[in-house]
Amino acid sequence: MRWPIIGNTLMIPLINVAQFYKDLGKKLGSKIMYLEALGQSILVINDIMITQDLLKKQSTTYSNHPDIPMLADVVGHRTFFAFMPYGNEWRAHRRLFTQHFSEKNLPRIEQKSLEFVRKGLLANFLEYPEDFYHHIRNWIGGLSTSMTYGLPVQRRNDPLIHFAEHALGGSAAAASPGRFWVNVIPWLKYVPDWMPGAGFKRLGKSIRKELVQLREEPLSSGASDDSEITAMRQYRLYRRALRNFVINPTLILKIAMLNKPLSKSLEKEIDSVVGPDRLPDFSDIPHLKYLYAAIKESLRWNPVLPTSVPRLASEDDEYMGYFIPKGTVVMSNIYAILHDEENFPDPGKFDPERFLKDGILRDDVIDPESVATFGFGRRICPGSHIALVNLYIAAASILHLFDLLPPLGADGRPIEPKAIFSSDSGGFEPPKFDCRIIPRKGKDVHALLKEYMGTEPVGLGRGLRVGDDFVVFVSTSAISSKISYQMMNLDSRQ
Ligand code: HEM
Repeated sequence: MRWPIIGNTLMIPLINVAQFYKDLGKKLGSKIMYLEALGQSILVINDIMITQDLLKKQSTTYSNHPDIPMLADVVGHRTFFAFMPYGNEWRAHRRLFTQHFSEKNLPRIEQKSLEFVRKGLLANFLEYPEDFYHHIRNWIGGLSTSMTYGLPVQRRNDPLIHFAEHALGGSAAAASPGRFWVNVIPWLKYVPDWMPGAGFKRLGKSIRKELVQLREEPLSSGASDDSEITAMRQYRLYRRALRNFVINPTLILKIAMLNKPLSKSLEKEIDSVVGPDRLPDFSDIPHLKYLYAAIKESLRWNPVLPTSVPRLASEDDEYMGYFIPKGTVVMSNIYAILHDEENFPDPGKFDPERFLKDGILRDDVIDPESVATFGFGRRICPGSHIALVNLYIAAASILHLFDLLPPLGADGRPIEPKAIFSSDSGGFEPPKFDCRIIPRKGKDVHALLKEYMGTEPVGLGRGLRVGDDFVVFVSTSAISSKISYQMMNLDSRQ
């Protein structure tokens, strides 16, 4: 038996695909959908149980990824960890990665995070609040550079971080759905470079050059010559400023600005735990239950990878009596799962209270941190604890020291922000917004940050040495291929 093939797949939009599939599932009264587009079978899952049945319980069949021709063949970049085929090379990467990211390294990672949050983020928020977007990027990019290569970074406008953003932006574009015809018609990769219309091939070459430079340059500019770095090179793991990772702090700023009562509750909790005379540290985090709930809700409300990374069925399979052919692209709709009314009533509402009962975290609600936001089965995100550590300490520190307010219009009145989010290349993010960041009244923010102000680079001294706790930030921003085969946006394709 086969699932019914639905609709004209070419009508599927380029952006907000997760929402589209959620709505389509509702219309069809089904949480699993089977589509065919240009000969490609696609299975879309909007349900947590079905996703776990397939991606977790049958992970041998569903741990592979489909190829993205623009990235894999034209750019020639087959070493993105998150896109690698399931096999020995992926296993070696994953083993190396988890070895260095293991929980036992958390104390050192926390120490590094604290340094970067205080010197690289809070000090900049105080001195140059209008550049807050840039500070978030420099903080995350700087942290990953320092942790991976042991290199110090400039507090603001670090050139390597700018370059990393540019180079990785290129690869994210290569993987983005519908940007390139070759992702729709794979044989176009054989078109010679000189042919009219083969601009995508020349672009691919320049992206590859930048990616190689990005990988090698920090190593030639004074990174620790630890032998394990050489091992990392051989395994071709890349450090990068994770675009997805940046989105979450941005989201938190926006939420805090949108929701005054929420930020007041968070501030009250932080004040009662931390008091006015010091900065929050990691020992405070377990006492900040409301902050826990708010971060869980931000990971649920707008999961940054709404349709995760697509998988590929490596064998013929059968589920609930239906046939799933080998080669089917399987898409787990994380957004639909975390917006399932059966588990999260009124899912569009940002409501941290859904995770709390009498001030205590509930254990009878699906926890986005451990169940869906970071993926499923053998390819679940191996960096989730690093992401969470940084989210908690950054959010606690910002809310402790600053008020986040809407910008003022020409008439001097606040322009109330809107809760608009979109996902074009796979990540859910708020469009650029303005925000006034001012020191909180009743706190001597200058005194609290005094020892962290300055111009010297951040991350001086020994980096996190490989063998102890070496952190590699690997691309996840290019995880946006989804079902590029079926997406037709003629205007924006090259
Ligand atoms: C809020 C931040 C983050 C989110 C929401 C996120 C989410 C995800 C998701 C959904 C996947 C795909 C999982 C699947 O296929 O089931 C993934 C994969 C991955 N993530 Fe993350 N991630 C985040 C931060 C990080 C960080 C900080 C690191 C590195 C330290 C990282 C490293 C990776 C890697 C290496 C993979 C590929 C794993 C594989 O294919 O085996 N991520 N992430």
